[in-house]
Amino acid sequence: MRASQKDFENAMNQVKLLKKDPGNEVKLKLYALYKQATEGPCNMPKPGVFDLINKAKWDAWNTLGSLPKETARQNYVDLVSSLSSSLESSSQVEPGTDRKSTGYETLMVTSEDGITKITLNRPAKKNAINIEMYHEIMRALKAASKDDSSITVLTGNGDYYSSGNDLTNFTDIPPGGVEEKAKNSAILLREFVGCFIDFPKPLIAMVNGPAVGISVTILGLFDAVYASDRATEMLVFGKKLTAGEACAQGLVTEVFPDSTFQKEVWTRLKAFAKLPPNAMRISKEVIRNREKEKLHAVNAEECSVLQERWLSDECMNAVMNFLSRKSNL
Ligand SMILES: CCCC/C=C/CC(=O)SCCNC(=O)CCNC(=O)[C@H](O)C(C)(C)COP(=O)(O)OP(=O)(O)OC[C@H]1O[C@@H](n2cnc3c(N)ncnc32)[C@H](O)[C@@H]1OP(=O)(O)O
Repeated sequence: MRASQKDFENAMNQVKLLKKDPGNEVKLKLYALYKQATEGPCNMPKPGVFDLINKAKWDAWNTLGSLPKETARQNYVDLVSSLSSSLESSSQVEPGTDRKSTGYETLMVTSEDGITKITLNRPAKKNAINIEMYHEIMRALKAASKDDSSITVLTGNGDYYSSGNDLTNFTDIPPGGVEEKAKNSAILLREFVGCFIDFPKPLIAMVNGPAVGISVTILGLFDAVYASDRATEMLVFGKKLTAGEACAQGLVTEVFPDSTFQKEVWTRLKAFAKLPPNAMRISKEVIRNREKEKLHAVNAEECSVLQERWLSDECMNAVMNFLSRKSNL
């Protein structure tokens, strides 16, 4: 969902309430996004070289080129949201305690010690990904790509990492019927996977429990995948794979006993977050750029195949079986 004018105004007010100075670099970004969102592309004459402050502001605004006003508004709101989570309550939070961002219904997003943590937060539904969660994950990833954290972590709240696509997504049929539903789902999935392909910073999955479907298939797009030995993963043929087996297949980087999983992984993450952020980002760019085009092409092809498969009897029966299983008991 795009940020509304009201969201934008709220974000402007939030900036005034920040308790800690976010630093010049971030202030310039905010200034530039504000100007772009309200006035459009920079067409002011460039200030002279000795007018340092105005030149820095002009440069920041001018760098945004022809970025549409709506996108600038959204980026401004996302940036303020990430700042609020990392700075707003710094005086009230005990050291070591996560600072939580607001504005998400299905996620918890925190930012601390150079690490943005995105937690899937529908534990009663085993963190099944409903339509709102797809959109919120994309929004959180976009915000994380621009915030001042060095690395981003995705994990799940509760006993599951994620049970994959929320199967009730398939029951909300639009006026255009199941064909339109399948088409919209393919567009959403393509955009969703695209966000993982394009994510510019080191992205780490903390697979805290079982993972199913889409939550497994995107693991290959992470830079590291740490799994608790409680994590079983269902792949093709409905076969369950243990975290150890997934590690042997190269899908998981390292497996930890569940009893020490959090402690051991966070020790590693904190060490990663101290590495030079620009070097990490550039390394990822160099590695990923060579395969990005191919990944997007494969993503497009898979989504088009899925669009057809979702209309098959096999798929519809599987969804109906799951949704009606309680009444079968
Ligand atoms: C739009 C883009 C589409 C992209 C497509 C992606 C492909 C996929 O991801 S396919 C994978 C879909 N996922 C599944 O098939 C898993 C379905 N769930 C299960 O098999 C089981 O729930 C479980 C093995 C994950 C857990 O079983 P358990 O007995 O321990 O718990 P439950 O009582 O079944 O679950 C608790 C609660 O959560 C609801 N729930 C769990 N998973 C889903 C889900 N994927 N979709 C919707 N709802 C889910 C379950 O119905 C229960 O809810 P209630 O307590 O309200 O009954």
